Amino acid sequence: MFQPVKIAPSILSADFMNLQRDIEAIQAGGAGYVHVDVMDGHFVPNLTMGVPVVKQLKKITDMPLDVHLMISNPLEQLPWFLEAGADIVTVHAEAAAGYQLERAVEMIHAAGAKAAASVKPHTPVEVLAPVMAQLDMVLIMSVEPGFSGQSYIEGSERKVARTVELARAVGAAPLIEVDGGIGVKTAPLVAAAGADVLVCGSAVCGADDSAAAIAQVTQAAEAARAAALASKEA
Ligand SMILES: O=C(CO)[C@@H](O)[C@H](O)COP(=O)(O)O
Ligand SMILES: [Fe+2]
Repeated sequence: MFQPVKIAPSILSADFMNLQRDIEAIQAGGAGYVHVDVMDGHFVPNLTMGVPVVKQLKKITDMPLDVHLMISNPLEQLPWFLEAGADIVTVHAEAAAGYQLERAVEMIHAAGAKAAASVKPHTPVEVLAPVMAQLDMVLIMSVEPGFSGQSYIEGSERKVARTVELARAVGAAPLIEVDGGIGVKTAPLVAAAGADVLVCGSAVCGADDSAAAIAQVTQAAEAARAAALASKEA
């Protein structure tokens, strides 16, 4: 359950005119992944980036690309993102119902990438039960997907804890990623509940010094995680 917490800065909050500079800064600051928010203007109201950006990112960084697909009909576009070099691909349960989610996981694994599934704040994590044992990562949304800079939805940490239980019940231990409104104040809540990967948009890529922000969030998360572990052992 408790592995070292990693930060996945979301480039949605980066300076797109200086993307390479911003990516070098987060890499130097110790980021674990580059979080790429793909939005299609249909599954979510916002329209962001797609396959060409993933292809270019692959050329400028060796950090794993954590591609968060907020798109309708993900099965159609999955092969393109995999071909472009996505290392971890997250598909939303709300966009890939039933067998489609299983198929997505198979396609991602067949391409040699890591498979993740996500649920929006109002979707119970239990919908992921049929694929839980196959998942490399579960992404818990702590805001409604669509925009960076929103406030963390209170109580999302309970869903993180529930995900840990659900995974354990089937003998699985996927990484648990949390996305939305994560910064120094909220990172401790989700880290104590079992989160392994924290997506930070405005708190890191939107900060003047992204490396310092990564260090602060990591420190806050690790301290909370250590305290949670100690209280369990006591
Ligand atoms: O997927 C999303 C939003 O839909 C996120 O990855 C945000 O882009 C994170 O931004 P902050 O909430 O951390 O500012
Ligand atoms: Fe995201």
